[in-house]
Amino acid sequence: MKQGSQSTKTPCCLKTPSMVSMEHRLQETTLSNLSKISSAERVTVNPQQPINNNNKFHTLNNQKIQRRFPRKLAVDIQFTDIYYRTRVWSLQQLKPSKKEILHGVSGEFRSGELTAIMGPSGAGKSTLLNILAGYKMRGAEGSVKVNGRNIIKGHHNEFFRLSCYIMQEDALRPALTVKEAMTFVAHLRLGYSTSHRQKQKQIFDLLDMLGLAEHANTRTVALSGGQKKRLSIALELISNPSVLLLDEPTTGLDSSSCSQCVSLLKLLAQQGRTVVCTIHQPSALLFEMFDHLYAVAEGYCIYQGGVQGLLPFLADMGLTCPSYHNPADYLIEVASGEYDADLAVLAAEAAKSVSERRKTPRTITAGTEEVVKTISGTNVDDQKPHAQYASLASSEDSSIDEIPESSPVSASLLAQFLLLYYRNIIVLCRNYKHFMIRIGAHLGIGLIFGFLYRGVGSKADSVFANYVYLYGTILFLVYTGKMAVTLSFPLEMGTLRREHFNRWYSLLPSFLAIILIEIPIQIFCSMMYIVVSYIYTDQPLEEYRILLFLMVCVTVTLTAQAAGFFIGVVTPFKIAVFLSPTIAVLLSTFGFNIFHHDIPEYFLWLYHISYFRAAFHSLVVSMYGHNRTLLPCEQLYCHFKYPDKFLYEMDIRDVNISENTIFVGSIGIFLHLCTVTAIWIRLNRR
Ligand SMILES: Nc1ncnc2c1ncn2[C@@H]1O[C@H](COP(=O)(O)OP(=O)(O)OP(=O)(O)O)[C@@H](O)[C@H]1O
Repeated sequence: MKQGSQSTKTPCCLKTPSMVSMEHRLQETTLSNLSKISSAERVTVNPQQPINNNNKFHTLNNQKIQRRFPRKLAVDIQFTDIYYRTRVWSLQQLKPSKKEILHGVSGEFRSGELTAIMGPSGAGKSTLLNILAGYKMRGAEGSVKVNGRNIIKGHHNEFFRLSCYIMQEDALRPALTVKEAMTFVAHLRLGYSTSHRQKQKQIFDLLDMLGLAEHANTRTVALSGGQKKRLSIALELISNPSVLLLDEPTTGLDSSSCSQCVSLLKLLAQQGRTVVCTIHQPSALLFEMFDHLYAVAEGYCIYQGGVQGLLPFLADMGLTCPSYHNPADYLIEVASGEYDADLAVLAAEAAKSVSERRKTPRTITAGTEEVVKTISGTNVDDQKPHAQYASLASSEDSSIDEIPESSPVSASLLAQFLLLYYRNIIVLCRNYKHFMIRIGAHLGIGLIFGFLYRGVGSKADSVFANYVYLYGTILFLVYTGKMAVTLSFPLEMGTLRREHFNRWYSLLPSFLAIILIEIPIQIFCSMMYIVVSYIYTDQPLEEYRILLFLMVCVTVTLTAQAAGFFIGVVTPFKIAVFLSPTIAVLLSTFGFNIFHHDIPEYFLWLYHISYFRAAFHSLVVSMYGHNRTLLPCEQLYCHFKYPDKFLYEMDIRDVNISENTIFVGSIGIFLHLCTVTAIWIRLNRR
């Protein structure tokens, strides 16, 4: 859904008297003089009335931000001849054809500037941002240099340390409160090199600065769209990145939230960060807040430069903006092919401005030297272009030292696991209804099965009924193990992708933190079913058999769970929910109602890989094998008075429970390894 247009009809020509007045208003309402609004509000707001915290956000002032954020290391991004081609399948030709989405765009985004990438829908804005962020690499060509070093050629990790990418969807954890979400990220990103007090202070400062302090204890699911967006930004600001890349941060926000969001980005840029965002059609007021504009149309750059320079540039091309027209709207109209604009000519002219911009020296903020060293691995003194930068840095901001400027050391793998595990426990406790339903379902089915098959486990004349109960037990445990988690990773993937991409944690700890929550839950639920139905059906109360029964049931349900995770990861959402039970039914066929010698040779492999079969046979043997004594017979004749006879006729007398259980467990471990590999591939397929 693409929204976010806040078109304000405003005189098009910049610097007309009305525009000057608009600038004046802009200054008044946004950056340095926001405190004026605050004082006005203080006069009118009744202290007894609940205060809309969104308004408080406007009370930000630059000084406050300066104090709370250390001056940032400067990072410039230069990109040259970026092409992006993708393969599309043609149903007519029945072969893939190449589609070029970006046609060799170049440009430069500088630190200290707020850059807007604008263009009509489908122009290639997100594609360009994805490539610059390193989120999309396959099919991309060209050079992306960060402070002179080409990151497309394998230096992404260094860039990732300094940057964050805030995607369009707010992939937040709905069950956590704002403060909890921030605290977890602080522990993950800042590790234990930063003291707890410092982290708390940083969290408080960030929330205060972003107008979220009053919502610290609100769950993220209850936040408004604008607050969610600000929280997404706050979560990334914990590690104080030099580069912020945002894909449509204002989409879905009302005009007030949009202006808050862009004001915040502007302030972050003023701190020396490189802030680049894609945006649809901002209002004239918002448009004016951007320092640099990069306009894209049909995969070409048609303008790059200052916002103020846009209309003169278009006017030079014979495209004069009508009076009382928002320049941002006009740009989109031109880019969409209205006014008979020749996009090829615009693109050619815009290309010239790249080299001009690169020749223009820019100012450098404190710490640049350090980052230049970090990124380029060279001594900054040898870097001629940087030598000429006038340093704006000064030591007047004495509280800069409050937060260390050096890159924080992230939490260790063990600490990551413990933090993520703890986080998942909190989420589980808050979503306790799901847990209770799972327990209730196991208990309920245990009671129903127990009632239907009551007493069948101990009698000679009900061996077949018990056989069906044992089959039903395995089927039930396979289904519940599988289906409870099939959607776990598909639902988690968006959040996992965002958090993993922004280097919050590694995959292994997060994977373990998810499965090690699910495993005990599944064991607990299975036990509920087993205890009730085992007793009700009057199975033998011999320790040895009870342990075998538990071992087989728990192993098969955990293996089925592993299969559920795997299917969820490797197949699309809708297919996963269909495929998972289908496979369970297929595998369950082998071993229950067909003998090994009746299976056609070409299907024997299914018999052998069926962990369902292995578990089911083991369960039957655990009940009737191992020298079980004669079964009591209440009829004149009971065919299966001798339990061994039953095993013989079912062709499972030679089944080895240990071997089968190891086989079933190994499949589970193998599937977990496949799952983690598949997730890794999905997260790293760029
Ligand atoms: N993997 C892909 N396969 C086929 N086409 C693609 C692929 N990725 C992007 N495109 C196409 O490339 C074009 C640019 O997409 P992109 O998402 O960058 O547009 P955009 O300018 O961000 O649009 P919007 O503002 O609507 O998000 C679109 O026409 C889109 O359909």
